[in-house]
Amino acid sequence: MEVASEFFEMPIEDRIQHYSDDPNRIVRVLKSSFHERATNNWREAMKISGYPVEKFAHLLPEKPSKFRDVVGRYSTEVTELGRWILKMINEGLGLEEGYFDGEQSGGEQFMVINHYPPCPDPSLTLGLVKHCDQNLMTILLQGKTKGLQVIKDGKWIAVEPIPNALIVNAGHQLEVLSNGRLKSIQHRAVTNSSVARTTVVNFIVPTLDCLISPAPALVGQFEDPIYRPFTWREYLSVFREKDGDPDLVLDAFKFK
Ligand SMILES: O=C(O)CCC(=O)C(=O)O
Ligand SMILES: [Fe+2]
Repeated sequence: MEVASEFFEMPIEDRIQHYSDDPNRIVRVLKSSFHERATNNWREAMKISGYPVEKFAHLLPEKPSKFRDVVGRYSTEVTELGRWILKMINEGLGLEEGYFDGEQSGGEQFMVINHYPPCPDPSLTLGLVKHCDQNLMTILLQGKTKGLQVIKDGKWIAVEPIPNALIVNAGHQLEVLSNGRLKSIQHRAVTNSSVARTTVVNFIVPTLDCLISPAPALVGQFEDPIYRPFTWREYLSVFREKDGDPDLVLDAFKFK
């Protein structure tokens, strides 16, 4: 967490070479976001698209000096932890062994370091707009500064930071695979006027052509599937079309 914040605290001359609008770059810092609603987000984000990160270490910033080593090791360990949690969920749902392995989690894993500078007037903007994570599972390190909120009964609730705790989020993909048993919670990040906030997020994602549908073991005689089958490629295109609105995106795949 420290090296992640230290990167954003360095003078702009040390950071500038990593800023890019080119989505094909494996490591880049971006100002805007993946959809229109998010263009005014009060955040900068470093996206690392290669996995395992150690293989792409030469593309990561050289400064702070421990950045490459720490980020590489963290990414691998937290992704392994994520896979272990998925194994437990797999068992808990009573699915055949390894259901989440292979294509369901075999896409391009990526990592995002979010940085929210202090904001002069937090009432005017958000750090990150309301969304659901798209993918199978996300593991978020929130650090010491609060800012993450989740929606419950129509109200935004702050997720209090717990030292060294990780937050595990089910994405839309897991909500569909579990036929709605595991909900993908809507969340957002708010800003504050006094301190910068940095968070580290690792995403476990499916392959582009992976077929996503409620697991056959969960539906059948006693339970109807809530969602129709779709490929991850199709999901991403609907996500763009609906501008990332979490309700509209999932609704598009529901049986009416
Ligand atoms: O920074 C946070 O607290 C939330 C980040 C997040 O939700 C995301 O990157 O998907
Ligand atoms: Fe998120």
